[in-house]
Amino acid sequence: MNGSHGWRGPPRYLGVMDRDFPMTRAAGLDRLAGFLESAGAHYAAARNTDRGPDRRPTTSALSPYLRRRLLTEAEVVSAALAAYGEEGAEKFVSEVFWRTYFKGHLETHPGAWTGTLSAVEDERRRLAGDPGLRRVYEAAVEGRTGIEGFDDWARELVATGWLHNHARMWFASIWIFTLRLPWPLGAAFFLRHLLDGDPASNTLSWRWVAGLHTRGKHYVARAENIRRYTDGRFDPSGIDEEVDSLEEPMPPKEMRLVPADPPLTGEVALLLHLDDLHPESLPLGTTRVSRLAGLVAHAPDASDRVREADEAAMSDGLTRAAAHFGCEARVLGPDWSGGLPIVTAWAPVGPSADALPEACHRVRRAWDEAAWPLATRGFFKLRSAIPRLLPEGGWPEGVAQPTRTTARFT
Ligand SMILES: Cc1cc2nc3c(=O)[nH]c(=O)nc-3n(C[C@H](O)[C@H](O)[C@H](O)COP(=O)(O)OP(=O)(O)OC[C@H]3O[C@@H](n4cnc5c(N)ncnc54)[C@H](O)[C@@H]3O)c2cc1C
Repeated sequence: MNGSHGWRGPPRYLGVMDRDFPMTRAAGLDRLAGFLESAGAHYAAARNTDRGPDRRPTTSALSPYLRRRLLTEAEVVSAALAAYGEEGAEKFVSEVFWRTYFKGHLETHPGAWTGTLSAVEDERRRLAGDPGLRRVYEAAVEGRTGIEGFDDWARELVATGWLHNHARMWFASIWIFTLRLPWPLGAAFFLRHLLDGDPASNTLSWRWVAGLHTRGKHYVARAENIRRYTDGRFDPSGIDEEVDSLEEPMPPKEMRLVPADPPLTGEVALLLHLDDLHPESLPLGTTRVSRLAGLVAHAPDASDRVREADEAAMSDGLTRAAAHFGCEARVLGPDWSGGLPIVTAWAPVGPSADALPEACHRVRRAWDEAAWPLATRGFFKLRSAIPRLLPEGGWPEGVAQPTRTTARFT
């Protein structure tokens, strides 16, 4: 138990390798291989436990790589299936599909993102004029509320850029229901610091905790649950456990899923962005890529660590693309495409989609094309379709097997 919750010395976890996320595909493949060799076998039983930042996570910690598609969902799922079979990999696979679900859901409910962005602006104005609220907010983001666990997660997030899923749930719940802070400000705090910060998973998870995603079903953090699933590291008191869901007058409207563009042929210019950095497996049909550039659009108010991660990931994507397509990466300027048609991976709702030039030809991966139409309502519809969506007989078309792990996964 932490008595006073004052500053308790320098964080122990800085420099721990498991919270280092070099933003290259090779580093992602190493992490995938390491996970499947160790924690993967115990994933279903251990995944709810957050052992803290100075021990190996019980989960894969692949999210910064999946977020930018340095690794694709298809290959991560295929690797887990090859290592553990359908039954053994079932829990992990369904978690990866939560990501796909949230992406697809936001595509058809873009107002959940734009509404949150404007709510953040409104709430920041309110903070400026309300010293009481501002005091609680500042204590929360600086980790000095006096609530055990919560304060540690706030500091852990800022110091490492990553939090275990259960810690994210507890943190969001305490933020909303105990501290009574506006949830959009909590979502913005996460998006600023998370190395996997994602418009869909982050916004919709905060909405889910608040009881706005599945209306009336909210997530309540309980002291007993925190004690149990932190291996007794935290024993918080003062958490409000008798709370009702939030409500909103106008839930985000469902929109039609915008279709991808039909395949092109001939010579094209390929524009990479931060939502898809595995150009080697993009469905480019019979096109020939002869020009290449990258568009970096960070999350709103992203921290320096997140910006550096974005730049490093883009640099890795462009280096691989240049080698794969046999053309140099150019600086994104007015003439970079040389008048060729510009092709890009589909950018889901978020900063990349907003920043892409109008005239882009946007191609969508088979994974998203199959899954997103099933993501318009709750997760169940997509979850029940997983067996027929899984790649049959091994690696999906166009996805390279991880070289470091080939022997194990084939
Ligand atoms: C309030 C809140 C905010 C969140 N914000 C983000 C975010 O900005 N970006 C993000 O990628 N995830 C977010 N998540 C989901 C989840 O916490 C992380 O994806 C997960 O903790 C990443 O750790 P991992 O890679 O070890 O996951 P694993 O358990 O190893 O799962 C493998 C992959 O599946 C996906 N995944 C797993 N759980 C979830 C989930 N509940 N929702 C969506 N995808 C999931 C991730 O891509 C993850 O890398 C949030 C959850 C909550 C409760």
